[in-house]
Amino acid sequence: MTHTLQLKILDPKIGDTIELPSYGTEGSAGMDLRACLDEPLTVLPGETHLIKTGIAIYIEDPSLAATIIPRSGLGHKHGIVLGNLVGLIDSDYQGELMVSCWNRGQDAFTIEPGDRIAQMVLVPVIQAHFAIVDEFVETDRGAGGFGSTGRE
Ligand SMILES: O=c1ccn([C@H]2C[C@H](O)[C@@H](COP(=O)(O)OP(=O)(O)OP(=O)(O)O)O2)c(=O)[nH]1
Ligand SMILES: [Mg+2]
Repeated sequence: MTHTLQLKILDPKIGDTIELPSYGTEGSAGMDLRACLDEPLTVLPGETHLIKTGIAIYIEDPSLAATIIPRSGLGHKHGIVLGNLVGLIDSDYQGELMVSCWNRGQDAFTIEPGDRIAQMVLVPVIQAHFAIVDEFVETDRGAGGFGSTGRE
């Protein structure tokens, strides 16, 4: 399914020296977000930097949200993941898209302007209302969790 998102360019580098986010392939679930930097940024082991993307999106529809998640290669090979683990973009957020980059690895990692640092996935959202009850209709599982069914 495709969807049209409102997007504001906040930094003149976007669309000039830094490409707009885009899907790498026809079947990509995530569009790669690029670091809107003026100069290379070295993230030392253990450090977290909040990196601008130079764009804002306005999702508008409350039944949608966007998630920002790590790119597998950066996360697995270089330890570059997100300081918030997963970023969640609310449908009413209109500010700049920011990526919290955490170097959980052992080596310094340098991000160049325009590097693809994370990916954004648009997802459906269901907002919950509560129905307050005294008892639930009992299930086999009941309150069992956290490994209650064993490891295998
Ligand atoms: O990786 C992220 C995570 C969030 N945001 C923006 C969009 C999101 O809608 C807003 C608020 O995020 P969230 O609700 O996760 O943070 P909070 O700490 O609860 O802030 P707030 O009190 O503003 O809701 O910040 C980003 O740009 N990047
Ligand atoms: Mg919040």
